Amino acid sequence: MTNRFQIHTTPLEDLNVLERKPIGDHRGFLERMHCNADLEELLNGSTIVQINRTLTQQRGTVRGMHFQQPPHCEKKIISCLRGEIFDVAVDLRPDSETYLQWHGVTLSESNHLTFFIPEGFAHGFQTLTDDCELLYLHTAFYHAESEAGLDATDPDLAIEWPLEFAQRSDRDNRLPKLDDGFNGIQL
Ligand SMILES: Cc1cn([C@H]2C[C@H](O)[C@@H](COP(=O)(O)OP(=O)(O)O[C@H]3O[C@@H](C)C(=O)[C@@H](O)[C@H]3O)O2)c(=O)[nH]c1=O
Repeated sequence: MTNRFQIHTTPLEDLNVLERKPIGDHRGFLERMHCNADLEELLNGSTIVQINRTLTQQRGTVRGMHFQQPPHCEKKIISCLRGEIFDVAVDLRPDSETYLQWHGVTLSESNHLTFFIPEGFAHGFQTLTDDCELLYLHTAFYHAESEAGLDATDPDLAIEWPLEFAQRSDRDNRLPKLDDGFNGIQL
């Protein structure tokens, strides 16, 4: 099978950026958004069980940093279908050499990049344009009681957000900081 994804590693172990390879012609293009065969190694036995789409209307809005607690940890495969975002993952695995480090990547409607975030990471993003639409592929079902997060403005995380914050959810405004007794995610 033709591999329609180039896999780029990042400075954080197990965190990858996928470059989708569109096939273009005079009508436009076709590109694969997901393939269990092409991504078999990264999926490492997981399969996609839920797909979410979000719209974020205002530029500068931040969602995150979110994750699901064990045993509901998940891989997330994130693409931006409209607009442009700064997408961030934080390594929360205490045994990792890159524990508490973050990595950001710009995803846009035109750069054909997808963020592949494994279990044990928090995820969040800031919109760089109005009206951003994201497509999320998840390897675990949404489990409200397992939802957790960290404050995106935590100085100990020191994420360099590109813009002033425009909006956050009430829940995200109340998320704890590392200093509030966070011990990492034990997978
Ligand atoms: C994530 C999710 C939320 N919901 C509900 C809960 C709530 O009523 C409403 C909106 O949810 P939230 O406010 O949590 O949406 P949001 O803040 O956009 O949450 C998302 O943030 C980004 C950064 C992620 O990484 C995602 O996995 C997810 O956590 O949708 C579901 O029904 N199913 C789901 O899979």
